[in-house]
Amino acid sequence: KLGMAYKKDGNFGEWYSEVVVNSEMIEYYDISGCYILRPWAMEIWELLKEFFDAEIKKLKLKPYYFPLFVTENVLQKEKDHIEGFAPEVAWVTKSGKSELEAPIAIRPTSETVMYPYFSKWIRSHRDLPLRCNQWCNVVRWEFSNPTPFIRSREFLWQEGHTAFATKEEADEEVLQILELYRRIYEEFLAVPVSKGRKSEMEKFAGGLYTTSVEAFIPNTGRGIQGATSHCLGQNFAKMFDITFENEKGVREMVWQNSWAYTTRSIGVMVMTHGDDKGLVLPPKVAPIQVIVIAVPYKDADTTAIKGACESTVYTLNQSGIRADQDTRENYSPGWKYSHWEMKGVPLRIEIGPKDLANKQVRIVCRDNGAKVDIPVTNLVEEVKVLLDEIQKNLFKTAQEKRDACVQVIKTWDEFTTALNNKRLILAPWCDEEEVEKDVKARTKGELGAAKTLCTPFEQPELPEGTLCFASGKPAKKWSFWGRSY
Ligand SMILES: O=C1CCCN[C@@H]1CCCn1cnc2cc(F)c(F)cc2c1=O
Ligand SMILES: [Mg+2]
Repeated sequence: KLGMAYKKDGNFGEWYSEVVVNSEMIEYYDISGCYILRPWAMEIWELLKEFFDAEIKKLKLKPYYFPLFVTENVLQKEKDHIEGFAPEVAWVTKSGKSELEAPIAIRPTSETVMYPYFSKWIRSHRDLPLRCNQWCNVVRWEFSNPTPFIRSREFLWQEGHTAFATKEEADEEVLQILELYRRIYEEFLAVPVSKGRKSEMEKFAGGLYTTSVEAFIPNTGRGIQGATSHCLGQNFAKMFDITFENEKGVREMVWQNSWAYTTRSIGVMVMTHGDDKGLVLPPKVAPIQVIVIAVPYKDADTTAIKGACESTVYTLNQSGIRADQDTRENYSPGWKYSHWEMKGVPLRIEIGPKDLANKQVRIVCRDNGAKVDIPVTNLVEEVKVLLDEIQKNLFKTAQEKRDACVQVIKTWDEFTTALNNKRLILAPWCDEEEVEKDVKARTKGELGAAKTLCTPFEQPELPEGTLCFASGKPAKKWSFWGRSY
């Protein structure tokens, strides 16, 4: 089947589901909330992993792999850490026909799996910093509407877990990792994000503070957490007795961080750039950046055209560009154009008899449909320029769209109006948790309540006497508010 049944500005949920399936990223699975990730998705995941792994290696992270399973008593080590999450934990209760003595949980995150061993491995300040990263899957049996990449019961992520002798070192690393997450979104996925700090209510309860990169989906008017980097303080050190003997021989608790990004990042990219012809891939993460398609003519020299396609692909691949060709005889050029547009390939190169005669190729850009004829002699240079332009244009367009959704408000009425207009709200807030809870209560409803998304590090001027939009008390900061995923 060719073409899309749904429009992005129509039924967004149906449009999104159609895009991820028709672009061959996702296959639906017969367990709700679980999805098959096909090569078109996994190759993007692997390109992001390649960048992130290289960067954290520079920060001296070491690769680990911890078990998928965690015992009940270890998982429940600290009540307040996971009590709120208990309904999401998946348990193994039997093997074959026999019941297990005690149920075993499937990891929803790995703090409780790892930290008993951090306690064993860390004795002296010489054992610090400990820097552990693992790439794995986690399971959280969520019940709210499952969405491929965005909210699934199993997802892939990397989770970093580090331990330092001082708070200063931990604080510094939290922000170094957050910057890598910003780069993943802005430089690779071409998705604009805001760096900020979560409120006390929204932060990771087990930690000291949480920072995040927040994205926004204009079509639904919802914010979405892109990635998160927590400073855990010494809370887990206390829980798991992770201490070290410092230079003076005094025993101290370590300072820890934990941070993650997940396959959700792919879904955010799809939602941001996709259009009514399907997926639109930023070149930096496109598994195929250029697809070459022969345009044979009835009496034309098809052998020469095929040869030209071969050499075009070869030349591009030799210069580090991910190029391929669609040589399937049983499909027309027109069918192939639609197919590779659906898959979001940034550039299409058409080669027909005329192009051959003129020693040129016809290049079509996926993002804006522009067509250019390029002499074969400077093909590589032109393709590189076009790919770079597409990457920049996708980010610029997404940033302008996101910025157009931001609404600065000062009163409750303005807040509710902006919320109903699917805006990303920037509001002066007294920073009181009671008020945050009150806003949630007052905005409860079909579409979900409004919440704080983050307090952006970049704070606009807060004039003396500015009042909180919800409580009327003196405002202390500007925060992003909105409905979210
Ligand atoms: O967000 C991160 C970064 C990577 C390591 N973990 C932290 C905090 C995860 C917070 N969280 C999030 N979700 C959870 C779901 C559960 F079922 C559960 F038992 C525990 C949790 C849970 O601790
Ligand atoms: Mg959750």
